Amino acid sequence: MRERGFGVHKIACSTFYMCHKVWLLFYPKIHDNNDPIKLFLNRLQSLEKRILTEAAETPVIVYEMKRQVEGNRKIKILCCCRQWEDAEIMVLLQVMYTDLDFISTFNIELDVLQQFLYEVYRRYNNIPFHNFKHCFCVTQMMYGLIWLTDLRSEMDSIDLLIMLTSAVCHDLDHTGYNNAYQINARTELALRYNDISPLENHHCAVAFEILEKTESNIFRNLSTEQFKRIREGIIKCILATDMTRHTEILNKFKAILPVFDFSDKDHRDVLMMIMIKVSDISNEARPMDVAEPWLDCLLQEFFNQSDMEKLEGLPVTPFMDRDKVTKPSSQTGFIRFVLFPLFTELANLFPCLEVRKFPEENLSLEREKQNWTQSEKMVKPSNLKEPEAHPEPGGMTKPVNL
Ligand SMILES: Nc1nc2c(ncn2[C@@H]2O[C@@H]3COP(=O)(O)O[C@H]3[C@H]2O)c(=O)[nH]1
Ligand SMILES: [Zn+2]
Repeated sequence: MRERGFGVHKIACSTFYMCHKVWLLFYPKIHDNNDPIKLFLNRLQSLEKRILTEAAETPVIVYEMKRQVEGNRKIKILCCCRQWEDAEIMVLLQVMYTDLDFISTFNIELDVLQQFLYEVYRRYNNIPFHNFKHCFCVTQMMYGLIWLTDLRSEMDSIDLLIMLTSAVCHDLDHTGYNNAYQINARTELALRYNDISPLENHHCAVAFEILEKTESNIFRNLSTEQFKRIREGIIKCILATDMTRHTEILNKFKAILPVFDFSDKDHRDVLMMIMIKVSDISNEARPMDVAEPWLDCLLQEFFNQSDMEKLEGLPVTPFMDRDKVTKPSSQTGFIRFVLFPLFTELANLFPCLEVRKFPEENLSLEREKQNWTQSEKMVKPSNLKEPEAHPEPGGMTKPVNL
């Protein structure tokens, strides 16, 4: 367990070093005062000022880091460490749409975008993990990756719009009980979708329910052809977040990697699925003080489910059982066999995501490793057996057909 986060952190140091509770923005170093990115940054800075003034009692640390990526292109990371409120999150999501030029490219009216984001916010449930903040984290990771990998130069705006919107919508109306529960408990969702990815099908259907209403249809000014393409793309991306398809999708990606061609639609489709999958499970690629509270939330949701399974006499999902699971046991296999191989393949396509060493971050890695070793001792009750292997997404310890 001591190596928890070690390999991941190496990636996190360079690639996926983003925080869910923070706002990070990657942007190329620019000098043009009219550059939309610079204008956006000014807006962001005023937002930060407002936050600093309005919430003086909230500890806020704003800092900047400069990093070297690909040749001489500098990337700046602006990071404001504090918990964002839901309203601010909606503003930040709006800014992502603006910043990627979706507003102008697709003629999206601001009030329609705001209404869309509000409806999205309303349709995320107040549950420990799969809530609106998780939606934000995933979207923010997607947004960061799009910039970091310079995807705008390789893929067209529609693909990027599909990716960002899929991230926003990917867990809509999640009930906090996974597909296994839905199927075993024969819920309405399992019945409706014949046990086939009931949750993901539902997230998708809710997304298009929101988009059915003219006032929240951000695609309303697009042609029928464009809408068709977007709908197909979003469905593909959201359905790809069902972890039972993990191995299938990762293997597809590995197979095309040596000949990856951005002009091939099938290749782009697989990449889009990989991007949303990476974003979806990226908590552990964030700094420890961010990742750990998310793990607590995830375990809380897992434990709620297994409690319910016990109460209803249903099969208990082992990696969710509070009597069996510890924080380390839930993470070792997940990081080693799910997260790391997936992130590594993405980094194989985008060399700019490769491991880069930063002396100060290596120091913090050491500190984090020590912290984890200590917290590991604290979290594991003395009467608990060694962690068991759980061949499922939440706690797998060996690669299996998910
Ligand atoms: N053990 C573990 N599972 C995770 C972690 N992040 C995501 N997952 C699992 O991966 C799944 C991805 O799809 P879901 O969001 O439905 O549910 C998620 C969790 O079951 C993590 O950090 N640890
Ligand atoms: Zn998710």
